[in-house]
Amino acid sequence: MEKLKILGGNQLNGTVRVSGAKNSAVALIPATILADSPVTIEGLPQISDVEILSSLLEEIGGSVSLEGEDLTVDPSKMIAMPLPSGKVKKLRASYYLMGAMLGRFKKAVVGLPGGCHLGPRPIDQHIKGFEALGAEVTNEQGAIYLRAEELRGARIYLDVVSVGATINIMLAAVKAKGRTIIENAAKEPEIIDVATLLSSMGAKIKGAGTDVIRIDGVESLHGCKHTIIPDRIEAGTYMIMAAAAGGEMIIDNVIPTHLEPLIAKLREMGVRIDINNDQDQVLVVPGEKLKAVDVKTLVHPGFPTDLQQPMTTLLTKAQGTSIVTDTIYSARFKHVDELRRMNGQIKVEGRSAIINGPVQLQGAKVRASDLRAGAALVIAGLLADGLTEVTGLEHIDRGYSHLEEKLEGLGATIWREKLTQEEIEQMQNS
Ligand SMILES: CC(=O)N[C@H]1[C@@H](OP(=O)(O)OP(=O)(O)OC[C@H]2O[C@@H](n3ccc(=O)[nH]c3=O)[C@H](O)[C@@H]2O)O[C@H](CO)[C@@H](O)[C@@H]1O
Ligand SMILES: C=C(OP(=O)(O)O)C(=O)O
Repeated sequence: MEKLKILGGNQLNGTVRVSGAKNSAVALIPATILADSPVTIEGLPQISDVEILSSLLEEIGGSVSLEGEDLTVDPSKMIAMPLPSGKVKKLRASYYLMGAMLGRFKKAVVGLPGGCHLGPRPIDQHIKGFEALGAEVTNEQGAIYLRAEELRGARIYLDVVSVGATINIMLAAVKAKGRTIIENAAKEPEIIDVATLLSSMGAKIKGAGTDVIRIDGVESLHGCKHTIIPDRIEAGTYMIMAAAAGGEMIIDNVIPTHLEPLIAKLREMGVRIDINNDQDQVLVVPGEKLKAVDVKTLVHPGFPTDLQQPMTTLLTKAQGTSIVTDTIYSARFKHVDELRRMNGQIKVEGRSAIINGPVQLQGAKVRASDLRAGAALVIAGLLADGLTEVTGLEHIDRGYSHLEEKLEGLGATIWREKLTQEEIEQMQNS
C-alpha cells in the first residue's frame, strides 16, 4: 500500500498530455470479445481498470498483449467461462462483460460490479435491455446469470439515461437478429467511441451520440485497429488544477467540444481559456481572483458528475458562496469531510455542497474514498500550505495515468511512498 505526498504551493506551468479515455477503454476492451479475429486498440491509459479487464479477457481464453498504451486481443479461442467474483468486483465496468459475452456466446455469468461508491448504482436498465433482447437474467449469490436461445432485436426505452446500459445493450444487440432501437440513450462521447470500434468490426449502428440509437444485428464481427478518444475527465482535472494552482498550462490531446460545460464554468469564474482546435489543445490562464459559481451536474452534454469533486476543491479558492449540486449520484460527497480537515469551509445539504471561500487550505493526512475524491484531494494538496498525504491510491490508480509524473513535469512537488506497517495497521483499525 502506498500514499502520495504533496508539498503544496507550487505554480503549475507547461504542457501536459492527456491519456486515452478510461470510460471508453473499459468498454472497448470487452467489445473485443465480439470479434472473430484480432482487435488492436491504440492509446489506452495506463490505469488499473485497463490491466484488470485485460487479464479478465485472458481468464476467458483470450490471447492478450498489452504493451504500453496498445492492446491487441485475439478473441478467437475465448470461451464462456463464468466470472462470478474476484477481479470483476474491482471495477465498475466489468458489467460490459455481460453484454459482450451475451452477444458472442448467448450466455454469461458475471459478478456484480464494483467501482466508486457514490450512492446506489443499480443495473436494472442493463437487465431490462438484455431481457428485451430475449435473455433470461437471474441474480444468484452476487452474480448475474444471462442465457438466451437467440437474441432478437427490440425497441428499448431507458427509464434512466445510463451510459453503462446504453453501451451494454449495444454490445449485445450488434449480434442479435434484426433491429434494436435504444430510446432515451445516453449521448456521451465514449458511446460514440465504442460505436466507432464496433462499426470498424463490421457492426451496423446509427445514431450513437444522439438519444436514439439504431442497431441492425450482423452474423459476425471481424478484427480491426482503433485509436481511443482522449479522456475528457482527465483533461478537465488538469484544467481545474491549472485554475487552482496558478501558472499557465497547455492541456494537449483534447477534443475541446467535449469540455464545453467545464470551459463555460471556468470562464464564468474568471479563468482565461484559449482553445486551439487545430492542435487539439487548450491553454488555461487563471485570473487574479476566482468568482464563486453554482454547478449542477447533469447527463451529457451537461456538467459531468465526474468533475464535480475536483471542482469543489477549486471553489474553496473562489470569492463568495458556491453551490455544487449532483443530480446524478446521491452520495458523491465523501471528499467533503476530508477537505474540511484541510480547512475547507464546506457543508453538505442533501445533494448539494455549499462552499464558502476563499480559504487557504492546510496540508493534512487524508484518504481518497473513490476515484474523483482522490483527484479532489490531490488538487487540495497542490493548493495547501505544507505537506498533504493522500491514501486510498487504489482508487486514483483506476483512472489517472502517470499522475505524479505528469504533475512533476508541470512543476508540482509530489511523490509516492510505501505506507509503513504502523500506518497500515492504523488504517485497518479506523
Ligand atoms: C465506467 C463508466 O463509464 N463510468 C461512468 C458511467 O457510470 P455508469 O454507467 O455506472 O453510470 P450511469 O450513466 O449508468 O448512471 C447514471 C445514473 O443512472 C442510474 N442508473 C444507472 C443504470 C441503471 O440500470 N439504473 C439506474 O438507476 C445510476 O444510479 C445513476 O444515478 O457514467 C457515469 C455518469 O456519467 C460516470 O459517473 C461514470 O464515470
Ligand atoms: C465514477 C467513476 O468511475 P466508475 O464508474 O468506473 O466507478 C469515475 O470515473 O468518476
